Amino acid sequence: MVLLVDAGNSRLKWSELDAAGRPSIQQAAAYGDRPALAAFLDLLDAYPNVGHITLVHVLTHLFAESVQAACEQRGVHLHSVRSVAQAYGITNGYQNPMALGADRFVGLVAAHRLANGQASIVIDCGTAITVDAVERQGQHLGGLILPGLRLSADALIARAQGKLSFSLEQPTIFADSTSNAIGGGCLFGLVGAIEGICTRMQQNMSSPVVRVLTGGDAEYLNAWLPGDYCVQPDLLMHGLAYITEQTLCTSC
Ligand SMILES: Nc1ncnc2c1ncn2[C@@H]1O[C@H](COP(=O)(O)OP(=O)(O)O)[C@@H](O)[C@H]1O
Ligand SMILES: CC(C)(COP(=O)(O)O)[C@@H](O)C(=O)NCCC(=O)O
Ligand SMILES: [K+]
Repeated sequence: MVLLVDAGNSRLKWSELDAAGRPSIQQAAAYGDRPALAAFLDLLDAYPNVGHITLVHVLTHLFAESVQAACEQRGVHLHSVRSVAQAYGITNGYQNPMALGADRFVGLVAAHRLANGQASIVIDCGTAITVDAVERQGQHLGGLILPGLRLSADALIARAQGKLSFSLEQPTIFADSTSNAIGGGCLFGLVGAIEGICTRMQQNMSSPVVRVLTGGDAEYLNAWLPGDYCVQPDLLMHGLAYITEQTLCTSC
């Protein structure tokens, strides 16, 4: 059995791959105060029948080495996806292609396929928000990195001397409490940033784009985004499924 796994900075996400090569409904576990590795080891324990894992992660070499060792110990074949100059229909736009976050690369692969011949902008709303543009032929033009929704509010609170908190429930631009003012400020600030960046990117691209929204905050942010977005919280699972299909040996 094959597992697709995405280890971000806040949460582990995974899907099983079915016999037809489709990912099951994505599941997620927040790390909280635990190391990401603990969440990964729990996942291995929960799937004793797994034979192959296609992994994308943005974590440390230590995480990668520990994951490799744990998989070897259990006889699990591991494919850890890296950003490269060109693969799976995407030409990486970074000066140093390997420096592009592997999650961004997998997002580009999936969004390009989803856009089906159109140009796309992929917006991944996780710990960070990343916005990346891909032309019709799969040329990645580059992209931007912003602090994500929860991180923005957490960072403000961590730097403030007073005991502040934030709320993202019932946001309003006319907030009448500190927690609503911080939550709404971060929310509406990011909504404006995403809209503005997409508009600027579109103005500098040669054909109309499909805007693809993914990540843990995709559905929440989409409710406040005025533009037309294709919301795919499990976009990376589709990228990992395609990469698995392209690389997996039949014996696994
Ligand atoms: N228990 C949780 N812990 C952290 N973030 C959570 C949790 N539940 C929902 N989220 C939301 O999910 C976002 C992280 O999304 P995700 O795409 O999983 O990030 P990453 O890929 O960086 O781990 C956070 O900004 C937060 O708003
Ligand atoms: C930008 C990121 C921190 C986003 O991580 P995430 O929010 O998905 O946890 C990650 O893609 C990363 O570490 N990238 C390497 C730097 C870069 O892409 O330029
Ligand atoms: K991510």
